[in-house]
Amino acid sequence: MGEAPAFMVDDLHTENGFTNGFGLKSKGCETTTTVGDKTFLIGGTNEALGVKIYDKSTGKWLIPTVLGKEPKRCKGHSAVLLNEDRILVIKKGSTPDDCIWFLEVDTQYVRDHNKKVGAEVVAWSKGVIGYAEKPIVISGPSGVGKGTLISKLMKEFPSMFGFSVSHTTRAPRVMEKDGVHYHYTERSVMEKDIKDGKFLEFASVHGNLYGTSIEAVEMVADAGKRCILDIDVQGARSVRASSLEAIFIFICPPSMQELEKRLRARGTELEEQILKRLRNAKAEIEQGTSSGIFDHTLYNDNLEECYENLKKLVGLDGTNVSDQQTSPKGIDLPAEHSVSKVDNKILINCGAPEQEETSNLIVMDVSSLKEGAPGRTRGLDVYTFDSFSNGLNGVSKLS
Ligand SMILES: Nc1nc2c(ncn2[C@@H]2O[C@H](COP(=O)(O)OP(=O)(O)O)[C@@H](O)[C@H]2O)c(=O)[nH]1
Ligand SMILES: Nc1ncnc2c1ncn2[C@@H]1O[C@H](COP(=O)(O)OP(=O)(O)O)[C@@H](O)[C@H]1O
Repeated sequence: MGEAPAFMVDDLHTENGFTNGFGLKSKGCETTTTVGDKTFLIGGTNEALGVKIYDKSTGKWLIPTVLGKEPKRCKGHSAVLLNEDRILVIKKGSTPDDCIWFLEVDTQYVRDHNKKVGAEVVAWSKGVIGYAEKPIVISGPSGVGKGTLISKLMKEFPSMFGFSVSHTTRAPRVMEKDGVHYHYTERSVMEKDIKDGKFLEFASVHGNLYGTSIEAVEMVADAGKRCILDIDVQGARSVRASSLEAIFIFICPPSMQELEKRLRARGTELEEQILKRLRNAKAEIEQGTSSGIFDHTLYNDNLEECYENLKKLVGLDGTNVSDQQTSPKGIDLPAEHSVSKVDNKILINCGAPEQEETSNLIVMDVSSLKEGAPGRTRGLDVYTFDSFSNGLNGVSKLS
């Protein structure tokens, strides 16, 4: 993009004389952003920010299918179009971890869902400063030791790792707790949530439905922890195809006999289920070791050795490794601020309107955005101006 002049994006009014479509007069809490033939109206009076689209080619309003968790309504917001495919929404009067959102209007994710749904689709994604450590996807046949290895890692590094608690339609085992090992759910409820776009991936495994909700992964990242997913090969393939960048590790048993021994010794399944899991194990191992989905394969023969190798793969090779949590950063914005854009920088002026423009300025660099819907949009870089005289080079990082 060239040297576009800074322009104010606040106080945009609905264009072409059309009503705001939300059935109420605009109270300055709504913005319009035009992308090609379409104008996106963001605002409304519901609990969450609403979206309506005016299509100039047909002269009609339409209500899109909205994917992702919507931002809560706020005192007002600014909207800035980025890359012609998403609208940056900066909320006024909200908490530091809740003020930056993106409404995706023409990203790959939205285009894919447009095709699937056969209707206009938009998707919300919350903005996050910096990058999260890559999640770790662990797959392998039932009984190979995935749970055992993950428990060891979480026990040794409780502040560093968090487990993505999946949803499943299978019944809980004796020692399993709802919300800890799985969210145990009805098939009809889970199917509806899948339809509503709440799942990053899902699969039918050993006759039950299993799935990773977007919320499950983001809750771990929001707590400043690295997410671990224990999912089957089909799920790993879906995550590979998603916008989530992860490390994929496949765990192999030393032999089928040993796998059977472990499954039987665990004593959590009836004979019929054990046989089903052993039958499925062959196909899983074949796919896991030949499909190109996985970055690494670990053989879980000796547990301690396998655990040490796992630690190496995730960057914990024994020296100077401490159990640290990275606290997620937010932006503390005053309720009143104005927003403008210069190239890939969003300038948020937090001073009173009569103050010098750069006296209290937050600069948000949006040139390195990553991921996005259905999860968070990462890679925001945020700086403050210390003083007017500092100029753009005199910025200091917000942290
Ligand atoms: N695709 C997918 N697979 C999952 C998910 N959660 C668990 N699984 C897989 O489902 C399979 C069965 O899990 P489970 O019933 O707990 O049995 P276990 O593997 O024998 O402990 C395993 O391969 C898990 O990795 C999920 O959210 N998505
Ligand atoms: N390397 C190993 N050697 C022997 N037994 C193991 C090993 N790893 C795990 N186990 C045991 O095998 C059983 C299955 O392990 P588990 O972690 O539940 O597997 P998964 O989660 O892959 O289904 C458990 O009883 C566990 O204690």
